[in-house]
Amino acid sequence: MARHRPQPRIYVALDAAHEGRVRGLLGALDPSLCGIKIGKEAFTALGPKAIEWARQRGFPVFLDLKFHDIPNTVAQACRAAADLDVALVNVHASGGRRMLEAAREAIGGAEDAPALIAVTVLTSMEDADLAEVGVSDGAEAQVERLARLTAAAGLDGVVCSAREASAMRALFPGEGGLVVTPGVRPAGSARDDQRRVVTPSEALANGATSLVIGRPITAAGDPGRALEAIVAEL
Ligand SMILES: O=c1ccn([C@@H]2O[C@H](COP(=O)(O)O)[C@@H](O)[C@H]2O)c(=O)[nH]1
Repeated sequence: MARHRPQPRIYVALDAAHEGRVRGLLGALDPSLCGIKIGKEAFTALGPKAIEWARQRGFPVFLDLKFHDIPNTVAQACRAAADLDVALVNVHASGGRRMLEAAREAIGGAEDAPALIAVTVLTSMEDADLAEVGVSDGAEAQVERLARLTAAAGLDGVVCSAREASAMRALFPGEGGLVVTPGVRPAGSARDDQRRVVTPSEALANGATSLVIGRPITAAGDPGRALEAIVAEL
């Protein structure tokens, strides 16, 4: 683990490809309640401008590009991401130890450096999906295996389902340790393509340090209200 920027309790996943939609959502959300996650859809369509718009409104930004490539390529991508002045960057733990170490070295450990975390098993995957790609002992075991590798490489934490969060907090303890959990669904909301889902309050109770929530907020008639309702539940 290294020194890094503080993290918000909620990152809203701003998955959109059009400037008007992105700016509209940014305007509807309260920066005192959340950070913004810019992922593949918004970044591919709009580039670093999307990060800049969020930062101008006062949101900490999680650049969720899940780098997964040879060590040199991932290190250079991490350097470029750090230059965008974001709070959080991620890679895929399945890229292996040397790739994780290269990412760690590239990001460094300055106080204003982004935190660096690794995706273990996507929250859209359940045990049957993992079996199809050759992982026969289930999500929990695979998350644990990849998280240990991530910790050994000195990263600040992991992305996983909040179902696995308490075991992850033991590997990434204290203020600096990060357990970032997508697949969060308020009771009664649609699961969509997610599989290992948990409610917001259960996620925090299990030890998640930041929740990633997209469609339950962004697809609501009033995204600002939907965010406030989730915060009130916590
Ligand atoms: O394991 C993972 C890693 C990343 N994500 C991302 O989080 C959001 C979730 O959006 P919802 O609309 O709340 O489902 C999305 O941007 C994913 O790319 C994830 O879901 N699971």
